[in-house]
Amino acid sequence: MNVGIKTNIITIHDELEKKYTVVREDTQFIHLFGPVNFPINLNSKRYVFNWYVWKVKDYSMSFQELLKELKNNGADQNYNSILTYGDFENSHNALVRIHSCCLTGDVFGSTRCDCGPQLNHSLEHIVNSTSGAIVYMDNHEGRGIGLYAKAIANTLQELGFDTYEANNILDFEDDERTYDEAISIIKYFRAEKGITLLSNNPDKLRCFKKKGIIVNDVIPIHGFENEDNKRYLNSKLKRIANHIDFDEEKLS
Ligand SMILES: Nc1nc2c(ncn2[C@@H]2O[C@H](COP(=O)(O)OP(=O)(O)OP(=O)(O)O)[C@@H](O)[C@H]2O)c(=O)[nH]1
Repeated sequence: MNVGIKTNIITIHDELEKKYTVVREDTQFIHLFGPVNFPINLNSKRYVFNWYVWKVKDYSMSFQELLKELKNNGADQNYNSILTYGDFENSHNALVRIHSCCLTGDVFGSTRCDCGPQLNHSLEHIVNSTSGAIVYMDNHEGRGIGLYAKAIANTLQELGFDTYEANNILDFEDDERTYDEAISIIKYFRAEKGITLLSNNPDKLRCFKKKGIIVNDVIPIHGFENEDNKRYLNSKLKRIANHIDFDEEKLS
């Protein structure tokens, strides 16, 4: 990529580099690029978000080095995104959805899960509020088992196993996701300011609290139940009920 072209005094490279930030987090480095102006169409209305893309690495690098790395293997990597709305950095409260990548549900509209409608509802909540963000975790696909393994797990479900059993048969944990990266990015934008979490998942709430972020409220985000996702939703509810009392967690 030739980004060294001169436009008067400032080079295009300099302009791009201004949007590149490396944030140190203990022994790790968040390589963040943005904001990118990001208009979306939601229910036939146009809303403008800011899109940032980021990757956590255990080393720092210059923008020039990053460009080289992207050219060599950028397409084979996972990169997470945060879409912010309103004055996300400064608002008193902000709605936050950590959304785990689901190619099949979010993009293809699969009815085997409720991921696509959950993403949509979260966007609706955010644009109806003053500020918020979707943290889209690309490396969470299939609750962290990846797309290929998810296809195999889906096939096991056809044979009668539930989503968690299918993961276990493939030697994965019930849920392989961690939320540290997602929470670090929220912390970068909002420091210690409180948020309202859009989720039904007590693990997410627990992780926010552990990282010292005040959760002012939790709004459950539901998709819809149908013949295809009934078992998926039921096993999810059962697991949540077995692991923790969400309401108690909310109040503590
Ligand atoms: N392993 C596996 N993952 C799936 C399956 N169907 C959807 N997923 C993934 O499940 C993830 C979403 O997790 P959920 O448990 O539905 O929801 P959650 O994020 O924990 O909780 P909420 O915040 O309430 O949405 C996405 O990464 C999907 O790709 C499946 O059949 N097997």
